[in-house]
Amino acid sequence: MDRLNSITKQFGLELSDKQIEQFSKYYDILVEWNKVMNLTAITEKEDVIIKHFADSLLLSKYKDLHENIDVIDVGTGAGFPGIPLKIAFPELNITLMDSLNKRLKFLDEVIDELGLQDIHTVHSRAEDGGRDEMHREKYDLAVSRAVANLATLSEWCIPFVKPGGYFVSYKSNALPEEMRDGKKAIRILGGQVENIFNTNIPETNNQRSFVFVKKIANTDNKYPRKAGAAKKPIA
Ligand SMILES: C[S@@+](CC[C@H](N)C(=O)[O-])C[C@H]1O[C@@H](n2cnc3c(N)ncnc32)[C@H](O)[C@@H]1O
Repeated sequence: MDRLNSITKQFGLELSDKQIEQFSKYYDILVEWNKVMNLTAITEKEDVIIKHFADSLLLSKYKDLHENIDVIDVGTGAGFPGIPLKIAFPELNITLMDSLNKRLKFLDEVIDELGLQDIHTVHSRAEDGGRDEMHREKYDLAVSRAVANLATLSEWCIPFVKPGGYFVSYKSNALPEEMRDGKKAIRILGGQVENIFNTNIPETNNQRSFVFVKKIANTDNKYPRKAGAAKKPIA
């Protein structure tokens, strides 16, 4: 896992021995559980380091994460980006949300084995979670990677964010087409695109864009729409 440290140093993030050890354990558990459930198609160590761990951590190039803030990772799957962010920035309070319970069982095991504190899993569809008083407008930051297009994701994620907070979407080169519908949805949901940072996933030619949406008003109560209804972008 020293390889991870040499990559993250390129974008200004140095990991301690303890953190490197935690990433190493995470990799071992991921590969072990992946033999019996579908967690990721990427299993080679070098690929996991670059495409899952370093990519998840790349957000720290654009946002200071050394803060005791509430973060929700929507559609976390095998824990990306939420678990790498928690390992590298232990001050964060993280909620990992997914609609598939068996992935959350895997994540509970990772949290336990790595001894992570102030991080927990929630089994919910994002559409339902965003209407629940427990989660609605309770987070300083919502993040999501590889879950849905920007318009749908905005409808799901912006309701989680407190006014003044941010929704950050990890996007790839599909972004220009998504921005058209996305911008409209973001405005209706009380958000505003503040910045788009374009970079490459380290050691690759794959583009990574971070769309920073600032929540400037309360979300209209009719959003997110119920599961099913929200499949079409907001028109
Ligand atoms: C392609 S995976 C991406 C996982 C992870 N974010 C990553 O970058 O590797 C999409 C994940 O989103 C979850 N998901 C899809 N629709 C969802 C919804 N409506 N609410 C919550 N989770 C959802 C799926 O169960 C799956 O774990």
